[in-house]
Amino acid sequence: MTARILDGKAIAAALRARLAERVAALPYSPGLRVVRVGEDPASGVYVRNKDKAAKAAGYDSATIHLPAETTEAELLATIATLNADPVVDGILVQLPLPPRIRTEAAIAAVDPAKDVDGFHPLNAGRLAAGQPGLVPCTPRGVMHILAEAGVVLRGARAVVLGRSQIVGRPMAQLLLGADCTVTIAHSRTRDLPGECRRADILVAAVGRPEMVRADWVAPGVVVIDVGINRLPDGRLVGDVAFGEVAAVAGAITPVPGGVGPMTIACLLQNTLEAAIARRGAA
Ligand SMILES: Nc1nc2c(c(=O)[nH]1)N[C@@H](CN(C=O)c1ccc(C(=O)N[C@@H](CCC(=O)O)C(=O)O)cc1)CN2
Repeated sequence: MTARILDGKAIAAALRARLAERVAALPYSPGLRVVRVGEDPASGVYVRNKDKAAKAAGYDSATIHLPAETTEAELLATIATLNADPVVDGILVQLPLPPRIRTEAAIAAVDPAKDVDGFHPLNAGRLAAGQPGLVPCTPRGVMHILAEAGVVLRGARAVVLGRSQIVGRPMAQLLLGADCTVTIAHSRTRDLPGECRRADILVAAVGRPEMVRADWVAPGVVVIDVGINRLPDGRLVGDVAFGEVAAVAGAITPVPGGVGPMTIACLLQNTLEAAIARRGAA
């Protein structure tokens, strides 16, 4: 068997085009502000790509780039200014932050109504309680790929590999909300390959290059690879050994070109929804 390739890049482009049409119909441009602290090079790429995608879709987008020496108090003051700015609908603090700054303090400082990352405890709690709120972009993007691919979720056995606040936990909540039977597997799980083999849908989000091998998956499984790992030779690989797993799976997302582009498209979707909730659509 050779798996169907789920083209996240194309799905993201189609979503961005639909969002651009909705933005064009608004009497204002949804405002997005991305805060970057320090010089992490990968963050530089992601922040530039977000700004470019947002501007191309008609958003009022800007990046606030703070020096690496910025203190936590200075970052929180910047966030407070953005919280109070009426033209700002969405605020995103790019991660990782320099170690001196507590990530949870920065996340908690964002107004939950402008929290387009969906990381604020209020939005995380809403998701866990099955209530509407802003949902983290990467898991939202995964759900969009699954929907576009026509994957039946009701009753499916979903295994989420990884338990991070950003991806693993919200991913599990979304799959549960779509009536999957969900297992969260992680570094302390006794038999990781065995748990993964039980999956109809496997979402890998562990940050370990090519950890999921062909003998970890059942024939026909839908594999979603959230990992983005840069190897010493410069190659970008996911958490899944793509070639060998694609020979067994029914469908699989590639890296690059799978979940990554959906993260940015869903950021635009969250920003539009946050803007409409604050300012209305007419
Ligand atoms: N505040 C946040 N910080 C981070 C998030 C997040 O959702 N919110 N996620 C990641 C980084 N990220 C967005 O911020 C991101 C990562 C990768 C991609 C992407 O499109 N990747 C491409 C490959 C790009 C490359 O060549 O490096 C792909 O997979 O095709 C988009 C967004 C951590 N921080």
